[in-house]
Amino acid sequence: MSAGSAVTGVGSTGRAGGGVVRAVARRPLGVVCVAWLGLLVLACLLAGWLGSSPQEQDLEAVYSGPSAAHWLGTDQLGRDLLSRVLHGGRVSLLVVGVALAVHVVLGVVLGLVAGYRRGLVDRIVSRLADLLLSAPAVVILLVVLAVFPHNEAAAMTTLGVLSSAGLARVVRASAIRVREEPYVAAATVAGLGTVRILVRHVLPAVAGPVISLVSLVAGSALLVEASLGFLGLGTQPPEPSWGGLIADASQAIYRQPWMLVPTGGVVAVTAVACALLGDVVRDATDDRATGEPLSWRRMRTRVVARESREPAALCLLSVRDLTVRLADGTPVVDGVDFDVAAGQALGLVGESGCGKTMAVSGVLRLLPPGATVDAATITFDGRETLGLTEREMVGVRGRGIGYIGQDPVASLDPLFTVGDQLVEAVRHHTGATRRQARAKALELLAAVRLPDPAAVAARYPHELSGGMAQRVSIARALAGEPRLLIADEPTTALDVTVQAEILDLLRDLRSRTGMALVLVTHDWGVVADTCDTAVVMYAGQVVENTGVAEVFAAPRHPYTEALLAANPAAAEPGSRLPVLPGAVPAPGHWPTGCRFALRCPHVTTECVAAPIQSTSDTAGAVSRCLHPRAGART
Ligand SMILES: Nc1ncnc2c1ncn2[C@@H]1O[C@H](COP(=O)(O)OP(=O)(O)OP(=O)(O)O)[C@@H](O)[C@H]1O
Repeated sequence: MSAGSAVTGVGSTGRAGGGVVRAVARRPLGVVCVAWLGLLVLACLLAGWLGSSPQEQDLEAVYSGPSAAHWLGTDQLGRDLLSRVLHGGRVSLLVVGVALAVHVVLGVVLGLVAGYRRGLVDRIVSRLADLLLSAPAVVILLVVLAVFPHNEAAAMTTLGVLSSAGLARVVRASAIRVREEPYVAAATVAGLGTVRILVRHVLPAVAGPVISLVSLVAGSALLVEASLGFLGLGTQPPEPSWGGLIADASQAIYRQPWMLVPTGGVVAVTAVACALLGDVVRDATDDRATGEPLSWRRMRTRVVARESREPAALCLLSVRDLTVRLADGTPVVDGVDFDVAAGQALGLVGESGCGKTMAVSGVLRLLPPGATVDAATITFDGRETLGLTEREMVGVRGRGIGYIGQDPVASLDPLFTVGDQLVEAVRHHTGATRRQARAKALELLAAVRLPDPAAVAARYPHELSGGMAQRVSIARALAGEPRLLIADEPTTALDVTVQAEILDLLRDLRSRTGMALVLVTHDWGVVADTCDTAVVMYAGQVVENTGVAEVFAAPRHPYTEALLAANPAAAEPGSRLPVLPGAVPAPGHWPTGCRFALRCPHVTTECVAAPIQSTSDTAGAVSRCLHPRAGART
C-alpha cells in the first residue's frame, strides 16, 4: 500500500473517529430522531412537574378531545391523557432501559471476548449465540411472565438476554476486523494488556455498529413492552403504561377514536425514531470500517522450545535456531541465529520475502493466527522468553523491546489524538499520573524533533504527514524506555528527504539513550550509515552474519555479493542499474541444497546435493556457503 493510499484510508476512518455523535449530528434525520428521543425522555422524567397527576379524575370531562385544559384530551375517567402518556413513558422507558442494559453488557462483552481471543472461547460464544437466536422469544417471555406475573422487569431482562446474541455476533465480527488493524498490533507490541486494548482501542472502533443495533433493538423492545401492556401482562391499572393506554384507547375506539392518536402515536413515533436512528448511525459510521487490515495481527502464538543451545553471553538479545511456521506448517523462517549486544545496531538485510519481518515477529511472538515459533533459545536481557506466558510477554514488549513498523499512520489508532495515545503509553509503562504523563508525552514529541509538541499532541493521526506519524510512532515506542528498538523498514513509506531525517533521528536516539537497534531493511546505504552488524537473510535462512565494515569490504556469500552489486546507490551515473536476476524461492518451494543455487554463478553439484550448514571464521563471521568468496578469511 502506498503512503498516499494509507493516509487516505486512515483519513476517512479518522474523520469518523471524531465521534459517532458528531457524525450523526451532520445528518438532519439523525438530529430529528435524537431530538425526539431526547425531548421524550426529558418530558417523561419531568412528568411530575409538567402535568397533573395521572390518576386525577375529572368526571365532567370524560372522553374529551384536545382542549386548553387537556392538550391531548382525557380518558374514560376524565384523566389527563398527556399526563398519563408521560407517566406511562417513565415505566415503559425504564423497562426498555433494563432490556437494553442487559442486551448491551452481555452482547458487547461476549462479542469482544469471542472476536478478540478467538479459539475455544469464540466457539463457545458462537454456539451460545446460535442457541439464543433459535429460541422462541415470545414463548419464553410468556413462560417468564407466568412464573413472575406482571413483572415487566423480569420479562425485559429475558428479552435483553435473548437479543444479546445478535449484538454479540455483530461485535464479534467488528472485533475480528479491528484486531487485525495495525494500530491494535502496535498497541500490543507497545505492551498493553488485553483488557486495556479491548476497552481503549477495540471498543471505540465497534461503537458505531453497537449503537446502530442497540437503537434498532430499543425500538423492538418498546413494541414488545407495549404489546405486553396491551395484553394486560405488564404493568397493572391504574398505573399507566404505554401498552395499557393503548388497550384503554382500543376499548373506546367507537366512542372516542382520538384516544388512539396520542397513545398509539407516541409508541409508533418512538419506535420509528429508534429504527431510523439505527440506520443513520450505521450510514454515518460505515466509512469507519474502510481501514485496510495489514498483515500484522494480534495472535496467540504456539511456542516450542527445542533442545537447549547456549545463548551468547552478555548479549541483550540472543536468538538460536528460530523457525517460524505458518498455520499450514509451511516454514517461512528456518533455523535463524543472531545476537544483539546492548547498544549495538544490527541490520537485517535481504530481498522481499526472505523472512526478515517474520523473524522479528517470531522474536516478539506476534505472528499470523495459527503460526508457530520453534527455537532453541530466544533470550532477552538474560531471560529466556520461550517459556513466558502471553501476559509475561506483554511486559517484554514495549518496556523491553520497542517496535516501529513500515506504515506509521496505520499503526496509530485513528480514534484518538496523538497526545492521548502517548499519554496512554506513558501511563501504562510508568504508572505516571495523567498530568505527569502529559508532560512526558510532550517531552517525547520534542525528543523525536517534532516542532510545537503541544500542537502535534492535539492532532489526530490522519492530520499528520507520513514523516510526522513515524516520529510519533517512534515517540510512542520510546515511552517504555526500551533497551532494544526493532524498526521494520521504518522509512519504506516515506520520501527520500524524510527517510534521511528519520534514520538520523534513530542514530541520534541510539547514541543518546544507549538503546540497541534491529533495523530491518533492504537498503545497504541504511546499513552502512546506521548499523554495526549485518545479518543477511535468504529464503528464510541467515546466509551471512558479519560486521558492517567486513561485509562491504569482503562479502563471503555469493548472495551478499550479488545484493551489494545490485545496490542502486553504488551504481555509476549513466550506467545501467545492476539487477539481481531471478527471484527468491517461495516458502514451501525451497530447494534441498543451497537455496541460492539457482541464482548463483558459482554453483557446483555438491551445492545442490544436501542442506548447507553455517560456518564461522576465526573472527566469528558466519556464512552458509561451500564456496565463500575470495577475500573471505578462514
Ligand atoms: N500472514 C501471512 N500469511 C502467509 N504468508 C505470509 C504472511 N506473512 C508473510 N508471509 C510469507 O512469509 C514469507 C516471509 O515474509 P516476510 O514478510 O517475513 O518477508 P520480508 O523479508 O520481511 O519481506 P518484506 O521486505 O517484503 O517485508 C514471504 O514468502 C511471505 O509471503
